[in-house]
Amino acid sequence: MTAASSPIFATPRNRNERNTMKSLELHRIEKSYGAYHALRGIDLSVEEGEFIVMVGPSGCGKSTLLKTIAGLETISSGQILISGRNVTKEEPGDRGIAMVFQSYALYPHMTVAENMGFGLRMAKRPKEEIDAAVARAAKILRITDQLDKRPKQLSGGQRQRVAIGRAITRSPDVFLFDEPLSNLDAALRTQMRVELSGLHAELGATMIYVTHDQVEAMTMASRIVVLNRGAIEQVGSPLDLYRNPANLFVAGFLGAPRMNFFDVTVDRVSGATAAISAPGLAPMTVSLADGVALKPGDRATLGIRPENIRLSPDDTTRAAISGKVRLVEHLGRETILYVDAGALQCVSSESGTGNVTVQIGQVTPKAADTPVSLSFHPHDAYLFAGDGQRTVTVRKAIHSNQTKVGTI
Ligand SMILES: Nc1ncnc2c1ncn2[C@@H]1O[C@H](COP(=O)(O)OP(=O)(O)OP(=O)(O)O)[C@@H](O)[C@H]1O
Repeated sequence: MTAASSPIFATPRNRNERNTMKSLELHRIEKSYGAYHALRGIDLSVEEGEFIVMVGPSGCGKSTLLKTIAGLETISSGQILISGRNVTKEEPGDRGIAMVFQSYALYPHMTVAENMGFGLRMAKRPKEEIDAAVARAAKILRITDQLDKRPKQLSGGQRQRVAIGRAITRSPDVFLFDEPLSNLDAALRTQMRVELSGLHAELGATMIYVTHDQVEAMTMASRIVVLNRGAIEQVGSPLDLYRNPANLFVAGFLGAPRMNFFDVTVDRVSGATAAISAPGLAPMTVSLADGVALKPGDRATLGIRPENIRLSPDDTTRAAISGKVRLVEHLGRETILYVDAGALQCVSSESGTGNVTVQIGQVTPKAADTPVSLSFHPHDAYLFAGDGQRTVTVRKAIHSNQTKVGTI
């Protein structure tokens, strides 16, 4: 069954029959493919009008979750409520959702107008209603002059607009988007991203959006859902997740270039502070959040984002370690440096070499092989207790003396 022929577009319900509350609730969703456990106890409550973006590494279950909401996949257990109605066992076309696919999934033999009105035609809605819905959607998406064309006569961006238009005409309770912009070039992606945000604001609709693109997630989402191995790691507003990642996974997943991580040892714990150190890292004292149970000798992970590390002036005495620039990437507005910090190896580093990634908002004359000194404020650092793999506890490390600069 092709996406276009899926029942998702077949039988939209009369909007007057619907409950006016538009929201989505997922209760303990489990999905197994044979022995493979693809979704593990997903709980999520989406308010009316929210723009939820689901992100996670390849294979984490994003598309599977979207398809279970759409009804294109059955679930092994759990409940799906749309607008307060239990739709777990309902056919896709009865759920009050519309899905937009990466592949557009348009009917090639139909005109743009026919594609956009397809769902309403299948529901045997009156012609005037269909024409009005198509005209309205075309106006919103600025494709009124394309209505008589066939999909093959359109650019990728225009085709995706038609696919979105087809969803709009159905006035669904919930829009589902499965990486809708992935086939577009970078410039068009940016344009469509802005347009989709505008569309969301204009329609005030509930939207669930799957993407690999961090910029899309950070810019479009009311809330981001970070998935990993079929389970939710954290849910929150983009900036909240960025500033307060709940664990090592989220900290490493959100942010490009990604956060630098260093293995550190807890040397001393005194009340709510701990002294930590690592080969090549000047000893630091961090304030611990309530309830952190660290003890001397524990291993932990220190995280610091590339934009929070700065190149110290050469004449400063603050930096304890001199690294050596290995690679410089001039991106115009900013510069990325990969710095070999000797004994201080970055675990899971951006470059995969153990180098420290530094992001500075200016052009630097530093070239490869130039010695550099790096520094950061301890209050910009994060301390993750545990062994570094799916660590359960994150603590924002706060230096007892906020004016002092941490050095590496
Ligand atoms: N029909 C299927 N039968 C067996 N396993 C499946 C099936 N569909 C998906 N899976 C498995 O479930 C896991 C989740 O797949 P899913 O497509 O949801 O991942 P994803 O997060 O969307 O990945 P990507 O970002 O690469 O699209 C994967 O390991 C995948 O191999």
